[in-house]
Amino acid sequence: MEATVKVQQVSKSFGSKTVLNKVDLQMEKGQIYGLIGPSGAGKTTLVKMMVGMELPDEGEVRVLETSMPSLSMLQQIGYMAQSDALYGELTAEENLRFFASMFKMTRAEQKQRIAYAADLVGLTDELGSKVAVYSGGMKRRLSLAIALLHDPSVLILDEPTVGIDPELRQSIWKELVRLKTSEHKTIIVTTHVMDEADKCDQLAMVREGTILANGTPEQLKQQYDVANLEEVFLRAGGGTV
Ligand SMILES: Nc1ncnc2c1ncn2[C@@H]1O[C@H](COP(=O)(O)OP(=O)(O)OP(=O)(O)O)[C@@H](O)[C@H]1O
Repeated sequence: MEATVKVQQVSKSFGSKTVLNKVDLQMEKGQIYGLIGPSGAGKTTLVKMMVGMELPDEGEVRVLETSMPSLSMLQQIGYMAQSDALYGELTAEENLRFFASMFKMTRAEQKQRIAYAADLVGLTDELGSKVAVYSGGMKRRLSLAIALLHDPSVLILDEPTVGIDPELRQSIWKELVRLKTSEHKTIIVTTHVMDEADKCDQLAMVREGTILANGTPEQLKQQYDVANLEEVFLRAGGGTV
């Protein structure tokens, strides 16, 4: 069987700037993949292609054996973008209901999934407030809840824990680990937080549109002969290797 996500020889330019250059990646079911690398490396462009929001100039991205973009895949993919796409004039619950209505779910499932997602991100008590008065961190949490609503088999999270306090961050990571272990989800996260990168099963280090290295966190540390991922990041990002 094919990998859950397969990126094959993908290249992309914006104007004269090459943002991705012949990228190959494979992601399997039941694992958490981290994309790490300096700002502007091409991580967001890459995950947007997995969601079908950006098109490669060359190469192909396949999700669950389907070439992207594909409308039919939207039910299978949960995407949390870097900037929140929320309706400020609606309450958090209304936002959740609105997004839930775009997916195939019964009323009862909707209710149950909204309760689950709100609880996971610690927003149960604030569901009745308008999103316009939410803090930045609360908006991130609501965006994560929306990504999880339809119980997707592939979760793509672009810097999911920015602006989220350490306690909640820990409980979100605990849930991500449970989702991959018990429910065999494929989870892809971009992150600048190295202790989160350490929790991933596989990492790809992206720089200037290419994959410099990939493997388990341990393999990357060995490859760069350093004690921690912070140093892997600095050495690879700093161009000293
Ligand atoms: N729609 C666009 N038009 C023009 N340039 C773009 C567009 N989207 C991205 N870029 C450029 O592509 C490069 C890669 O951006 P991308 O957002 O993929 O990087 P990133 O690794 O996710 O960075 P960060 O860690 O800061 O989120 C950047 O130079 C960015 O300015």
